[in-house]
Amino acid sequence: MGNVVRIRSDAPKNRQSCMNTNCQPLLSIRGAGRNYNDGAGNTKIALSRVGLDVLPGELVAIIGPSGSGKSTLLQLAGGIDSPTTGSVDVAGRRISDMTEKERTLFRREHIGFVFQAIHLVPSMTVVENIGLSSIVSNHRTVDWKAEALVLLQHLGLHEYADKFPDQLSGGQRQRVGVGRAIFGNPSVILADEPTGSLDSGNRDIVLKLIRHAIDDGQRTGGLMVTHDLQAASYADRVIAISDGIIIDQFVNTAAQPFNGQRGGHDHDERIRSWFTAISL
Ligand SMILES: Nc1ncnc2c1ncn2[C@@H]1O[C@H](COP(=O)(O)OP(=O)(O)OP(=O)(O)O)[C@@H](O)[C@H]1O
Repeated sequence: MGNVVRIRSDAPKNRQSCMNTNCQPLLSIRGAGRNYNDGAGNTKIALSRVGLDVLPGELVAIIGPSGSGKSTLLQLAGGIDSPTTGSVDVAGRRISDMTEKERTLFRREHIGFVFQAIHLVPSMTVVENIGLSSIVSNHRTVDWKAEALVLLQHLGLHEYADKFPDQLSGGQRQRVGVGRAIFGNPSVILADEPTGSLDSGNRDIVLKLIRHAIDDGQRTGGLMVTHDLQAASYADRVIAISDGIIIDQFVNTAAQPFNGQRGGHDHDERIRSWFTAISL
């Protein structure tokens, strides 16, 4: 914790350049709610009337206490689950109206997931794990391996291409997890505690990779759930949720660029107090 988040009221660079060119959000959530039945006949409201947009080139962090609805929001954004009310659009397509099969096919092409529990396929090599979406989809191309190998080079893991996940360290496995999410240039990267199990050095590597994938070409947006202030410092905006609703929002003009230069040492007491509250 410390002086790593710098908040300003003016819009950050990525959002400004996007607004100048009138670009459309890559992720648009409108009035989204999700209720669960708790099994005893009671309705549990996990999320209520949530609205947010993620623009091309923008990384948005979601913070909030345990049980506040962060994972539910990410699942709706990724079409893993459907909202009880409201809508979710990704790359201009209404995924909340799709059938499960349509969503599965759409996800492979447009959405990259990074999980804390990385979920690599143990029986597949590193390069096969990177190109997984291409391997399992009908759009498999002869070039998938060449593309995956280039990505592995960027991840600094080229020499591990033919190894299996259990031959890698935790940090290396998460880099492969990020590579798998980036592979195929998805419209949206969704990350659920991507740095949760990593030491500080590997956290920085993984966050820079995510940031770079979003900055590169400005054709991708990202939504990241995190309890980690270091991770939030890489986001353009930080959204705080509690009891299933958005309660606060911060703009971060010092979002970490890919070259790793920190943007400054000012900070907003509001965001620090949120992290303090969450860590209690
Ligand atoms: N499948 C489910 N059935 C019933 N209730 C659920 C289900 N999934 C989530 N919930 C409830 O919805 C609320 C929000 O859960 P969610 O997992 O989104 O929170 P979270 O903010 O991600 O929590 P954490 O930080 O602990 O992972 C919680 O009260 C949870 O118990």
